Amino acid sequence: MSEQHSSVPQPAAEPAASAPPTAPQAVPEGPGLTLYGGTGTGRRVTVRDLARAKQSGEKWPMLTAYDSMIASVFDEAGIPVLLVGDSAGNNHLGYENTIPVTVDQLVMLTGAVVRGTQRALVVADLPFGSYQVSPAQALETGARFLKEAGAGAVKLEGGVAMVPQVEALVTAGIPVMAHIGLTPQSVNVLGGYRVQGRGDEAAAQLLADAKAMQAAGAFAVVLELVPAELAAKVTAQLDIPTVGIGAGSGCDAQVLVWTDMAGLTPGRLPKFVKQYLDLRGALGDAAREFAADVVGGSYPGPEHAFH
Ligand SMILES: Nc1nc(=O)c2c([nH]1)NC[C@@H]1CN(c3ccc(C(=O)N[C@@H](CCC(=O)O)C(=O)O)cc3)CN21
Ligand SMILES: CC(C)C(=O)C(=O)O
Ligand SMILES: [Mg+2]
Repeated sequence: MSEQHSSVPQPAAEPAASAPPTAPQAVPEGPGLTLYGGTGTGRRVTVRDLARAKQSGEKWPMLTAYDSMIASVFDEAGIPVLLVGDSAGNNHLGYENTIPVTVDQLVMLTGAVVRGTQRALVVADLPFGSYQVSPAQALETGARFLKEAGAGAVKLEGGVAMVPQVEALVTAGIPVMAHIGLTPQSVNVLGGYRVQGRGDEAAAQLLADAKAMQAAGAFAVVLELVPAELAAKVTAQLDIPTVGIGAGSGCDAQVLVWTDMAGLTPGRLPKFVKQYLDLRGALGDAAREFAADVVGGSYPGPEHAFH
């Protein structure tokens, strides 16, 4: 583990003078990697790095992760920010949606993701009901994620109404990523996972929510399921990065649920998902092959046994 990580190459901008141009690299170069620029020390990405990325116009990727091994894959691939989403509810814990997820559950998963990573900023979602009651409740919950799980930041859903919570968290030293537009914890109020911010009034409210989150001290804001033109407008008017999901290409960053982009999620995927792999198919094939080998007697072979 440590051996692998110590072989992480220097950023492309500062190659070792003696290194041949064909030197093998443990981590492929990618757009996200310049966020580590100049450190070379294996330190984690910070919210300041993300502020600098906004200034320089550098886009960055974010993925969800719910366990240590998957998180280590994304960390080694150079994904600079990992979200332990409450989407663990439907994608990891077998619930219908994100509503039932508890703080204890997400603290456990967040600890696993932190332990599996060395360089990514790990952001933990605050579960439904764990922050809306009061700024004090938000602070107690947020502190648990930093103290017990080692998260670098937390994320919460809501705009103007959550200003006191964001202020309390940031004042106490807990970086906050805000999440507006489609906020899945409000699915029972919204009546489904629909595009938000359509129409002049809703668009103005979304912009006001984004500006309120920035003013309250949030370091970034997720824009979920909003028209691309609106997301681009919000992005242009904010000094903090916007992280889009179903919000078009005009955002500063993009996030996807990892099981969606890897093709593990069963059933029909939202339109905004790009599927990069058929992991469900590949893993199913492997399981069927294993089963056939055992039933047919070809596994284990002599090379898998002790004599
Ligand atoms: N696997 C997974 N992926 C996600 O992106 C995700 C979760 N889970 N769980 C929490 C929320 C729920 N999300 C969702 C779920 C469904 C749609 C969806 O089906 N949207 C329609 C658009 C409907 C419209 O036009 O208004 C779509 O076809 O994309 C979108 C976001 C995003 N989050
Ligand atoms: C989709 C992202 C933004 C999220 O909140 C989650 O995965 O829970
Ligand atoms: Mg979430």
